Amino acid sequence: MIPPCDMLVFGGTGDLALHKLLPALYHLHRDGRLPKDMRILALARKSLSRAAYQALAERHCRAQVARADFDADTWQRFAERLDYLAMDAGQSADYGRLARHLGQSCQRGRIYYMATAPDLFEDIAASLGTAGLVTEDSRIVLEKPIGHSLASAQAINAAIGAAFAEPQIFRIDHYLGKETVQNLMALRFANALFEPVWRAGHIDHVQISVCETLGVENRGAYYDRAGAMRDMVQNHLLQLLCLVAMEAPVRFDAEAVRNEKVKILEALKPIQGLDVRDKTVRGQYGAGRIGGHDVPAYYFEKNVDNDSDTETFVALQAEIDNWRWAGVPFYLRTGKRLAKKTSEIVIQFKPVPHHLFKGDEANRLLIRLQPEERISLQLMAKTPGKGMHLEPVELDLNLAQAFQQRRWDAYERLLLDVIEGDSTLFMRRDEVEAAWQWIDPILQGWQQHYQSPRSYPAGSSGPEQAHSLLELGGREWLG
Ligand SMILES: NC(=O)C1=CN([C@@H]2O[C@H](COP(=O)(O)OP(=O)(O)OC[C@H]3O[C@@H](n4cnc5c(N)ncnc54)[C@H](OP(=O)(O)O)[C@@H]3O)[C@@H](O)[C@H]2O)C=CC1
Ligand SMILES: O=C1O[C@H](COP(=O)(O)O)[C@@H](O)[C@H](O)[C@H]1O
Repeated sequence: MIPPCDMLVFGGTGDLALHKLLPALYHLHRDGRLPKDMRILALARKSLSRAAYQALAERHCRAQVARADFDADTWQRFAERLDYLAMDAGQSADYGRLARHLGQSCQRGRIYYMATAPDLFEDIAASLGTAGLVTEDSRIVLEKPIGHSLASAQAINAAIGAAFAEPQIFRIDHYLGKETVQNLMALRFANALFEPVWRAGHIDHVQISVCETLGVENRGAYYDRAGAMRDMVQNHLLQLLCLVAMEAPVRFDAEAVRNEKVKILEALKPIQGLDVRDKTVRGQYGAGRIGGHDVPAYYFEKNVDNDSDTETFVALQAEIDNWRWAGVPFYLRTGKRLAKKTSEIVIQFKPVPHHLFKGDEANRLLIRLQPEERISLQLMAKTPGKGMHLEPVELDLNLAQAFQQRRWDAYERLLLDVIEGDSTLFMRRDEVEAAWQWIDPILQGWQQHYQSPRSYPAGSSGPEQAHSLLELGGREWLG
């Protein structure tokens, strides 16, 4: 039985709240997983009545939720949970009004979801504390990226830590809520098969790619200050790298899992100074075509500076200085406006030590997160008939087919974890800071030695230099 609680969404009219959080909460409500009388209070500066907010939420949920899952009765009951209060979260004076609005529910557990820009996080936490709105039963959820550098992340973490204890803080990275990402842990730690070969002696290299066809949409103002490194690499891609590389935790609980992830982040070999020219590639999309439509160059997107040198693409070669991974390159790649949307991890094994057959290829394990959830192992097999002709075949596990039930969106899983108080799939303070510790020198190196991103046409596979990064080691991007 989950104790009663309410959720307050700072930034309740924003893109994240309307496109991700509300549809996820609707699904949880529909499945009967929300605490019975949980209220959801959206907060933003815009003046809106409760009814107007409910209508706004309905419009977005209808668009996001599959038609078969949306029905008027369920919506009506969900909408009764929704409330709205206009306030400026940066003004401490507004928190008295918030406390009065909450009234009796001040006695209940509360989840504060920070769906605003990170520069408001410190003020919000301090004002909640001063207004007496933080109790033992309170939790706070922070969206990524936390800060824009190590120093700013430390300042945010310190300010949040002054009002909330670490177990009350949930730093969300929605990639950790994706089913296949969790399946990566199941694959590694529930199957004895892989452990003996999951190391430098048997693995040639690892590739982690998150490629998007979308541009910056209506998030130009945020994105132009962040760029792909802060938006994607510092969090999602490094989290995936941690899950591939970490040692088996002693238990599947928050502390044990996060202890192992931190060790990996701390073992990342620094990339600094002129290294950035050999080990990283920054790109920015120019005009091009995606899905049969012309799309503009990044610097013509709404709210983006016309002279912007913000990167919309990053490729880099990381190395982990520890016993298991010494000498194994981890190639990371992410970008917007690329030819196709795919998120995947490829583990490329080394070739057999002695070649008996012509044309044999090394084994490869593919873990695909998007568009379909799939794990597939490429093995060599003999083609039927005379002679020993080999071809790669796939041992394929299509997770959607294997488990024929509705796939949960990452935010559903993670919001439920917050409600239930399970922080295993959330980032701890030291994890976030260790990630920035590695990212900061790259950003500084870029400022000094790599100011201008390489241009790539929208709809392509990114800048040429991203291919050269692998070709130098006799490799290529797979997929
Ligand atoms: N959008 C996405 O897909 C993702 C977003 N994130 C993160 O989530 C956070 C929110 O992003 P996103 O939804 O895209 O941003 P938006 O710009 O779309 O939304 C920002 C929200 O904050 C509100 N807001 C801004 N200033 C204040 C203020 N002073 N007081 C109260 N409310 C305020 C805005 O409403 P108003 O102007 O009316 O006050 C709006 O509701 C960011 O930290 C982002 O990095 C993370 C992953 C994905
Ligand atoms: O956090 C973010 O993630 C999305 C990509 O998420 P996905 O689940 O669709 O792969 C990205 O578009 C956005 O820029 C970033 O802030």
